[in-house]
Amino acid sequence: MIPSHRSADHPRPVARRARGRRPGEDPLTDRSADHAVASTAPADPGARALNTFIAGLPKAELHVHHVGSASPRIVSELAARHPDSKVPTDPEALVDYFTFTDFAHFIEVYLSVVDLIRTPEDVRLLTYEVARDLARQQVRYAELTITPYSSTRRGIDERAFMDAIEDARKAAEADFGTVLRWCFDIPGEAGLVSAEETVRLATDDRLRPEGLVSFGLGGPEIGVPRPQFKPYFDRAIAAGLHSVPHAGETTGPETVWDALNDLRAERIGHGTSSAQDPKLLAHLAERRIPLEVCPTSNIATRAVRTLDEHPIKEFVRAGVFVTINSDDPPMFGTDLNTEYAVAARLLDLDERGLAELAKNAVDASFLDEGGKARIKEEIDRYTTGRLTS
Ligand SMILES: Nc1ncnc2c1ncn2[C@@H]1O[C@H](CCC(=O)c2cccc(C(=O)O)c2)[C@@H](O)[C@H]1O
Ligand SMILES: [Zn+2]
Repeated sequence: MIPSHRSADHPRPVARRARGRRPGEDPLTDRSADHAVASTAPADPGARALNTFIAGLPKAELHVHHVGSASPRIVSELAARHPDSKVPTDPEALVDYFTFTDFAHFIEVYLSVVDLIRTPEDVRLLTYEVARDLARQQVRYAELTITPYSSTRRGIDERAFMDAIEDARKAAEADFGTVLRWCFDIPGEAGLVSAEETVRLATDDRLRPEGLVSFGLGGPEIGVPRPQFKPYFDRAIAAGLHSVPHAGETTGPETVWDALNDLRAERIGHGTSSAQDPKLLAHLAERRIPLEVCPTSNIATRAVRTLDEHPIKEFVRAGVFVTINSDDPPMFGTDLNTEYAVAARLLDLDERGLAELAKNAVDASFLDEGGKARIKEEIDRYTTGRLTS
């Protein structure tokens, strides 16, 4: 059973070129090899059929990072503009560059890509192209995590930054039909200075972007205790934002408890170590607090050793509300569709189970109720259509 806060009797689930568009070209048709490295077609006909189902399944994504979603072509294009950067300009070389020895190494590589985003036009191009990639995967709605401090600190004007992301958001909705909302997160390791700057940008009515819905906390967890950020989350929540900090990704369940108790988390980014604490699992399940699970991310950053050891099975067994996400897809050589295929394998899901997972993400989102209903109806129509054809 893929639990969700809906009725318990819902069916048990059995089993990468930002280039100008040619006139009249469908904005989603792009023959460039500029996708995340999609998984190779599985040998098993059943798995192939599920992958085909997943590719067309309308989805929502709740845990995916702005800079972390820059496709290999975008990153190499930006690296070519900035020869002083150590980021490779060759997309192939980028695959090796995006191979991490541990979480700290991941953050180091992540920041080298942040350094490439230097102008408001870089921000706009990146945001629009990330939306294109999401739309290609039938993502109808995504909450994109943005770290404005990391960009304004590197010299991008705050007003120009906000205009760039909002322009791209509106263009993406018009061109691709994909609805984007923003989560602003604090890069925790940058300390309380970054926390103050982030909450200022998120709550100053002269700056706060229309698409902003939530407030997060990212970066390394080790040595960055959550409770110190309580005053900033209190201000963000008072301004109407939802609290969605990372927690339990590289530290134990106590970090998840802190995120719940001090930061009033409504969802938890990763929450991987929650499986070590039966009381925490029971609490998450009983309070229906969704986990934003990113399976391949956890392997790529070495937070979890192998997919077969990933605690997602324990989460479902404990009745925890699970959503599937890609985190930083090109950096981890994955995409959202691949993450759904991973979930299908680990949870033994069939099409109906996958549709339930997709609806979990819609239910856990901060989209308005009308928008949620529309996407869930589309998921049901798609699923019924595929299963009866
Ligand atoms: N899986 C992840 N788990 C956690 N975070 C993740 C994940 N994926 C992506 N991120 C992003 O990485 C950034 C890290 C930025 C950071 O640590 C840092 C440290 C010191 C200075 C500065 C600076 O800019 O001056 C930045 C976060 O903002 C977050 O949004
Ligand atoms: Zn993340």
